[in-house]
Amino acid sequence: MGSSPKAVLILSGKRKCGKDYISDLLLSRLGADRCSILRLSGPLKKQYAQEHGLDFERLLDASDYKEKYRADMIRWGEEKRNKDAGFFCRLATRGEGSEREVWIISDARRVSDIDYFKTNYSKETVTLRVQADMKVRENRGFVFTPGVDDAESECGLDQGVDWDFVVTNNGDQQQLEADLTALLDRVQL
Ligand SMILES: Nc1ncnc2c1ncn2[C@@H]1O[C@H](COP(=O)(O)OP(=O)(O)OP(=O)(O)O)[C@@H](O)[C@H]1O
Repeated sequence: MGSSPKAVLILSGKRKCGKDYISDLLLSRLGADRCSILRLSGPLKKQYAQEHGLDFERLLDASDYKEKYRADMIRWGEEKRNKDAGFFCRLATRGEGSEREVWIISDARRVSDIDYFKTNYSKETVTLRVQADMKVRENRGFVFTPGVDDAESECGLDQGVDWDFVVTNNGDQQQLEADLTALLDRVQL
């Protein structure tokens, strides 16, 4: 698998801002026959499980099993990325769903993720930052967790990226729909 997409939509934003929610809206507008949501975090766990002889399914759920390996998995991921910044982006875009013509990357976390797509798919890439107020995020279940919410993986894109679109997702559905229409108008299909 793995192909030449016509558009790559990259989403980023703080926890519980609505990245998955908006990815699903975009997917239903574009149609699942030609669009897929690709997650960069999936291949990391899969590859880690493969290389360490672990149970991939158990690494995905919120179990003690996952907690046991979390720190080592983060360390291992950093090591891979330091050697090859595009390692996980490449895995994600060669797996299931990569044959479709629009990719929604729903969990960009680092400048190196954005750089990878801008370098390899410069014409196709459109970046989207999702914003929501802290109160709204808290109502959606966000609780600040030290070691997670102040780590690079959650803060790496807070500054320094020139986003193509910034969408506010505080619950105004009409505004959100209008913003997504503007985004999709920009996508050349
Ligand atoms: N505009 C919206 N209207 C109604 N519900 C929403 C909206 N945006 C997000 N939600 C809901 O808020 C919750 C959190 O949203 P979502 O999972 O998309 O956030 P996220 O940014 O992907 O979070 P995480 O970073 O933790 O994966 C979900 O239950 C989602 O359905």
